Amino acid sequence: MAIDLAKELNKEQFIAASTIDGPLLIIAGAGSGKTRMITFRIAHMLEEGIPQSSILALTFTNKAAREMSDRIRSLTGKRLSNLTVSTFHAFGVKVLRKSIEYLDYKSNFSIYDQVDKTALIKESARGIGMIPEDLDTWEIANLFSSVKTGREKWNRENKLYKPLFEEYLANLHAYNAVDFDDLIMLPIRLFEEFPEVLDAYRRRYRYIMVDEFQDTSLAQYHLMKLLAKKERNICVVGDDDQSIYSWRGANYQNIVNFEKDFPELLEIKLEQNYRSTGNILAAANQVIANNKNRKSKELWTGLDNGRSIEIFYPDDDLKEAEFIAQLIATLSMREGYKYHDFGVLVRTNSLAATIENAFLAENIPYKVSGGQSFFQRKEIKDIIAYLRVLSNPDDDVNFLRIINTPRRGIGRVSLEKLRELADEKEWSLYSAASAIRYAEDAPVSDKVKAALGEFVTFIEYYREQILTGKKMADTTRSLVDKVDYWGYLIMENQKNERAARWKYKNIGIFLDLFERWEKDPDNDDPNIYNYLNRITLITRDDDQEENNDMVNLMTVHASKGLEFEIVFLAGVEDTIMPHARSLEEDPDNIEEERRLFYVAITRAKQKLYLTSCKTRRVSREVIDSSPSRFLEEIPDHLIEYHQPEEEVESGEAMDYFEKIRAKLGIPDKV
Ligand SMILES: Nc1ncnc2c1ncn2[C@@H]1O[C@H](COP(=O)(O)OP(=O)(O)OP(=O)(O)O)[C@@H](O)[C@H]1O
Ligand SMILES: [Mg+2]
Repeated sequence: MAIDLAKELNKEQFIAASTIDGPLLIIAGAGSGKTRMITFRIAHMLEEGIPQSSILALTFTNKAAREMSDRIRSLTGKRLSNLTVSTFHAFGVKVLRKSIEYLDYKSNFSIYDQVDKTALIKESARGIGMIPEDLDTWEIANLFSSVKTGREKWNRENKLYKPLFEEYLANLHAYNAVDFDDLIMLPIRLFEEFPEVLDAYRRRYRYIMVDEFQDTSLAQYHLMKLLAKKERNICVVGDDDQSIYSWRGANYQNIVNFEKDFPELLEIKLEQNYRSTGNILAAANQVIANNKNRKSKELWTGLDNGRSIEIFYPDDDLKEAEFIAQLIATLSMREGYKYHDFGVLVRTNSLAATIENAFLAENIPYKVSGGQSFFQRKEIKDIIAYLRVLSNPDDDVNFLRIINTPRRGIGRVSLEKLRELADEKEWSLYSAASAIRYAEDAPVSDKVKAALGEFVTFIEYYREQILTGKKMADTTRSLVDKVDYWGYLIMENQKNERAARWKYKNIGIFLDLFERWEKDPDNDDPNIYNYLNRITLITRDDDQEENNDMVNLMTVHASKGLEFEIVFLAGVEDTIMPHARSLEEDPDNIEEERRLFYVAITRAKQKLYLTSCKTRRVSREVIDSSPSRFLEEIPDHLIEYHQPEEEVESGEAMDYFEKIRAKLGIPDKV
């Protein structure tokens, strides 16, 4: 069925979606249909006969990428086996899987996440005689990332870590592993050093689109530009007012760069907001106008003014959480809202716990984005580490993770001996273990030698099984059994069987997911490498069940691009939002905090509730809290206040908060 672009889109959106050649820049405010326009644009291109394989669409999260593909699939009714809609990182993996051999890696490379990375930093520190326990490896991991992506240079303060960095790089390469930064930086290197490779990719991806362009890092921009420079069919969409990742190198400077690099571009403005009612939009417009550093733009909406924005001042964070939970319960009962119509947003993860508690107390189903990912749990990472070693035995970090998990009686000293042998011969630990098996003069005791031998035989056996790509989940199930992971869990949890059972159940869930992926008819190439890539890039937002009727509790950062009928923003207090950090440092930071506030309020379609506590517990202490300065930037006439003064004026003993509850018809808690 043909898509009627002119009917589905407004005039500006239509121009943007139907102009498929040449560079296009669309900087437009929240809810103006940028993401929707891109999906229509791609569907339209496919209808015009452009092959799927020529299109590359890059977005910010896996979730957004998935939603976009689903949308295009339903618009076109086509199976999308050759269309690339992904995050920058997933795209990097795709390129590297195919072409990393040019850069002297093997194509079965491992991808290290932050946890693996810190483990490798420790390992590298040991290697050059630094004491790992003295290092803040998390901090150092961030420094390495900044250096790698060119955000930071070696200077007098940080150069202390330069030898460690070099050791880290050497190890990473020796283990045939890459870190997240490499997923962007190595494709750049590949393209710059091998023009013929770049040429091939340019011929393939002739049409490129980038959503959330304002949060593209300098390195990502560079990669994108390399690909687009020749054909120049590149469409970027974003909103400078929603740039909220400058701390990790995202830089809306890129908008300026884009204008410089593609001077012939067509710029299109989208000014109609389809998401929010008039009052919410007016508040958003007013607030963001206080930022100096921005392209000026004003959104309008065809929708009614809608209801006022309500601000509440609960006594403390417990009351705040209780209030949110009870109001959600009431609204869903009386006004027919579904749980998934509610978005509850917080500035930092630490604020979510109290609210979760209140949801539990009220029996409100909810899901949290921004917590620990299922795939980051220790028990899951252990099993993944086995899969990684099976697919890439040179991966020393994962070798070390599993060599004694479960216990095999191979101690620190034996591992050091193994390390020495490996270093001397320039082998991986696994190769060293494998050689020791038959060695006459093994540097370890006979007992350890036997244990290592058994381990290597075990890995060899399962490696063969898993590489066939048949029944991989079954193979993994048998592996879990064989190493007696259950026995290990019981031991590790000090005979707390409940905890052990819970973890074991997680592994069951993991295996079921694996099997489902393996058997998915849409899955063209179910092999272990593809599986590992996929789960390494999964972030906490992706592994939750979709389409369930649950309240969405998340950080403002995680809410980017989403929308909800009703939004609660909790903790709208100075030192939380704006964050304390931003109040001291560079004045630009307050603008970033304001953008964050803008992102939060523009998620709301019909109704916005803001809460600001009078006191708040911060690590067991109760501190006074004051309302966020941003609240004053919302014009009074848009707001219905539930002022703390009310209780004083009325002269009644009843807490103002109780009155609000009475007014809303929320029953007292028994
Ligand atoms: N022309 C249109 N007709 C009807 N609805 C539209 C139109 N354009 C956008 N919408 C609706 O407006 C809402 C916002 O659209 P979308 O999420 O694409 O905006 P956005 O600009 O990407 O927002 P954000 O900046 O928050 O990412 C969606 O519910 C979308 O379906
Ligand atoms: Mg969007």
